[in-house]
Amino acid sequence: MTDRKLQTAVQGVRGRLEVPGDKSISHRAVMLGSIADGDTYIKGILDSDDVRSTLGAMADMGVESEWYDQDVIVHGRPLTALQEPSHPLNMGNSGTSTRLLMGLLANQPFPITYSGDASLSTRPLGRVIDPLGKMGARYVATNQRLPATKVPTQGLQGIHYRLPVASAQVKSALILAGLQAEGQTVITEPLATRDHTERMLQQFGVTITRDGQDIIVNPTTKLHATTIQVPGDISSAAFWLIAGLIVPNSQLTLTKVGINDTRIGILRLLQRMGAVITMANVVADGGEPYADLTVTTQGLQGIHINGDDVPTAVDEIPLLVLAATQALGDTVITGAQELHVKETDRIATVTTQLNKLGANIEAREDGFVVHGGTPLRVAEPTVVDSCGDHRIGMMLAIAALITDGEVTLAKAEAVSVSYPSFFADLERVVAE
Ligand SMILES: O=C(O)C1=C[C@@H](OP(=O)(O)O)[C@@H](O)[C@H](O)C1
Ligand SMILES: C=C(OP(=O)(O)O)C(=O)O
Repeated sequence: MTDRKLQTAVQGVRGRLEVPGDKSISHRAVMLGSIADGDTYIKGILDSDDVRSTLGAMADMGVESEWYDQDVIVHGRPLTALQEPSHPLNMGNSGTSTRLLMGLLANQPFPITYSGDASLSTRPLGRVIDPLGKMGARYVATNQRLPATKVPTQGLQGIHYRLPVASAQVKSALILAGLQAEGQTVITEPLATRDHTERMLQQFGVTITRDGQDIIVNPTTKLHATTIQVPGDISSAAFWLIAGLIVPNSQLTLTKVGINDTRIGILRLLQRMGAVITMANVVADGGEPYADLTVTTQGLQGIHINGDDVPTAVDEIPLLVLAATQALGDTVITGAQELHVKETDRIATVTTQLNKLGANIEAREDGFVVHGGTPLRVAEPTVVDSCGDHRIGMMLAIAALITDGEVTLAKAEAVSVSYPSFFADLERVVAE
């Protein structure tokens, strides 16, 4: 467990950063490359604990891959040629690895056990176990939590399923199982969630169609190996966007950041708060679109955020709460109950940890009331805690930049789940 003294009351954040590759896209590239008919080149893959969990699980089933600097080559093999793992697949801290693999591997003829760390072992799996069960897959899991074991069954059948929660992980698990099922699978999303699985399947030669809120999957397991260019992770860029907005005298450019419409809710919400973030050098050439984003210090105003706004900004809500502490007026966030079941209960951890720095946030069952215009300061040296949640740790490090006083972050190592070079990048942009 690493305690880290945070930089506080800094004079500005300035410069250019190329944030690491997108975590969601990196997981999917490893999974789809693993079952494609040749070598898949994953350029700019995120090298982090979570992506290593996915790579490790595929290696445990016989898929070989090699690192070349920031790229990985995955030597694909047919789904039918995966080997029975000799031990439980270790999912570490990664919800995405767990839920997507439970769909991808739902039709394997051997048992597979999944395990994870203490945080992941509290997160709900019923959302994938139930619909996969309707397709004919059987998972044994006490209380629908890890550890979970897939028991071999006789094939999968397509289903029509309406997602009870807007979740890209559940949608993706069902798409990946649907590819191996008999008959069509139709998944209805209550609200659009990130569509990286659908887009990437297209790059591997498989077409998934969308009709309104329905996603239609026709069975095929023929994936053609390809090259995937992973853009920068907007969820990582978001830390710098918020820093650039709230730290006085700042100007930051984040290069080659993914701007998929289903991920840029943070940009739309910041715009509603009055921020102007400029976009340049847009590339949209068939894969995932990306662009350079520039931000400068700006005044913000409080807004109302409701459930419709949440899915495309779900991992950025902790940062929006921080931004809202500095806005004019109150910000009310509703419909964000999914935050209870992330790496921590993020409604609780955001509220307790930011309030230690002088924020005035009320936790609500499905969100927050954030009272704006609250200068952050501590009267005595204060320890804030990531609680083992990477996004909470990084958000607190950004909050410290505008805090008067001495602040230490407990369990700072959590950042390596999605952004191992976060503190190195922080040092690069803090003005001397
Ligand atoms: O599909 C994905 O890659 C993800 C989906 C989201 O989770 P849910 O599907 O649980 O909303 C998000 O919070 C997570 O960080 C990554
Ligand atoms: C919720 C997250 O990831 P996962 O669900 O993959 O653990 C996240 O990265 O914020």
